[in-house]
Amino acid sequence: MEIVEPNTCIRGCCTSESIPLHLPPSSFTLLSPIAKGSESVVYEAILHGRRVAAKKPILSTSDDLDKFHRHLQLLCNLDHPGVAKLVAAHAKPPNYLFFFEFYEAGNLADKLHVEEWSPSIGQVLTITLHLAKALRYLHNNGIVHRDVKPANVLLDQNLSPYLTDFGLAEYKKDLRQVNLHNWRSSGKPTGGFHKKNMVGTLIYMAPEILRKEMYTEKSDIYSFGILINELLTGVVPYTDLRAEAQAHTVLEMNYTEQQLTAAIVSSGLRPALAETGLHVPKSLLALIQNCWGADPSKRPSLDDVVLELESLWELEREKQQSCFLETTSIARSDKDEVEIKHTRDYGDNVDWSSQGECLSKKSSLSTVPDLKSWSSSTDGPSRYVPIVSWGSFATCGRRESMEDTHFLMPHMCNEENIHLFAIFDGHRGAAAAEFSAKALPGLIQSLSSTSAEEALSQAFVRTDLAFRNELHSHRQTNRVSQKDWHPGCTAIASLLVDNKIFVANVGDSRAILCRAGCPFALSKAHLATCIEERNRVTGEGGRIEWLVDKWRVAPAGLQVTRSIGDDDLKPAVTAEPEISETILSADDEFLVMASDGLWDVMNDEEVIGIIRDTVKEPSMCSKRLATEAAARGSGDNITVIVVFLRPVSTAERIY
Ligand SMILES: Nc1ncnc2c1ncn2[C@@H]1O[C@H](COP(=O)(O)OP(=O)(O)OP(=O)(O)O)[C@@H](O)[C@H]1O
Ligand SMILES: [Mn+2]
Ligand SMILES: [Mn+2]
Repeated sequence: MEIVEPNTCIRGCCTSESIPLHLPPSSFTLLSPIAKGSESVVYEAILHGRRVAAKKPILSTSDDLDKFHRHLQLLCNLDHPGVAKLVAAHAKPPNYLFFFEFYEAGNLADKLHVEEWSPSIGQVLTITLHLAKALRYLHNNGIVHRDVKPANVLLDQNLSPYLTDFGLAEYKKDLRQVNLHNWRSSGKPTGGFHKKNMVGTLIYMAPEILRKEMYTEKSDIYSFGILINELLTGVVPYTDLRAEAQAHTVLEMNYTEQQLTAAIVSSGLRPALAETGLHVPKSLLALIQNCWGADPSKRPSLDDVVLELESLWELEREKQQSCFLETTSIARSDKDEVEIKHTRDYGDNVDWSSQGECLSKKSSLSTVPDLKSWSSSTDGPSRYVPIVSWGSFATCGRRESMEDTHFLMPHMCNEENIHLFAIFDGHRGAAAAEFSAKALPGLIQSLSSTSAEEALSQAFVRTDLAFRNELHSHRQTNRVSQKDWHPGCTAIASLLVDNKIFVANVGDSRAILCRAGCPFALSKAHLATCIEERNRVTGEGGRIEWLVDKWRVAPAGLQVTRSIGDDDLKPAVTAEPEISETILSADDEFLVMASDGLWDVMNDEEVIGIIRDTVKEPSMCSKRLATEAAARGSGDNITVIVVFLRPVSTAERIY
């Protein structure tokens, strides 16, 4: 949208670089009103041919005008995916208007109580997590919202939520004693159901506010707790006839506002808590109760709320996936076979690590490894040779079991300038990952007579073959009792030979370089969401279907399209790696390899930024990345390998 300079309001107190603050009258048309409050009317409107919502405040006093300008200043400073977007404003007389992005599905209160929508637990978690992040953003920027309630949450077509109505929001530093009277008059209810309901926004107010004490961010948390519960129950707070005697009376005896206030403040009355059913996790109810606790200092912070909601959301997603996987494996199992009840219960008595180790030893004995041939092929007398230091960190994170494995083989076969590092991320059990981490090193050594690239490729394919053969023979001898069990793993291996790095990959682990301060991808993930991989799989006779929430390889529901193991999906889910070859120079600072548990919650720039901020020691960097990923809510196992490619001075190591 065109911005006419100077882009300020009439007083010059509001400015913005991206939001136009005054508009030619011909650029917009107000259509019909959507909602009328005591302080503003919201219209559907057209602005430069685009559908928007226009909020027109009713300004009768100079106080109202001051308030408009403060409101606009605040809105100009907001930019978050969970906050309703201000697209323009008109801040000159006679028309004072806010123009917002139009959110088709209306507000959450109408959705719940007029349309009688009852969201699934997954939807409740998605919506509350988005809102919690938006609120956290406000609090981190020193803003309290002060009117958190479903009527101030807008929904788009996909039912993603946006926090709106900053009419009462304030910078914490500007907050003085809150006057209940102001509250009441400005926090007017919206929507038909509210008008019938005498308590209005009072029902979202924390006891300390009803007691006319100081508003803090913890008062927003209280309202947020009430909102989560309302989403779960579908009931306007305190109107539930099934609720306990006290709340019962609220409705039947026609409690006055004072009486309800007194009950909330002195007897700790709260809305009837959602019931623990099959679907509502107990910890979500505990979170609600912590949020609406009487003592503000004991309520969680939004960081805590976000963490809790993220882990609940992740658990729910896993539940849906394993439900799906269970049903498919049950459906496919023969009648006389035992059904898989728990996906982790594999009936597997094999030590896959030692099996892999045996293979490794056998293959490395079959030839005398001579890795020099790799070296000579990368020649050039004055070539650059990186000076490496390495470290790793692995954690099972929130998962019950660890299915990632990895190895570090610096100075492989005593070759000064040859190093091998690899990560394997198991699925449907850890068997394939445990086997591969032990088998791969010996296999690669045994292939030293071919090129480095060929050796990597062959080693992946042979590890896969050997694993599937082992599994097959154990099935014959009943050491693996579950016939319908098809474990697999992703694999990524980085082979440094003098000034070159070869990265071989199957699956969704990734490796990046930090090159001249910027990320440089050394591998690409093989996922069914990627069109080339989808085409390759179907071209090789595999099936790709939209299952649960994304493209997956059917019937197992695998997200990765290449792997070691997964014998039910071979040959389409191939073990043939994609290999990149990169010449290193003094620009290359470090290499980061990690399983998807890291990349799910962090992008390449963030990874580099974190290493830059961490003591320059590879295992500390690895640990820092993994713990940061866990803190950001990664629900997966996390393995990180960091290899520095330049000597790090003592000073850098410390600072
Ligand atoms: N951007 C938008 N897109 C679609 N509908 C909107 C939008 N903004 C507001 N509305 C509708 O108008 C209603 C009132 O908006 P808002 O809460 O911003 O105004 P208000 O006058 O401050 O209301 P209140 O009486 O709650 O204080 C919302 O609940 C919603 O139904
Ligand atoms: Mn509102
Ligand atoms: Mn309002």
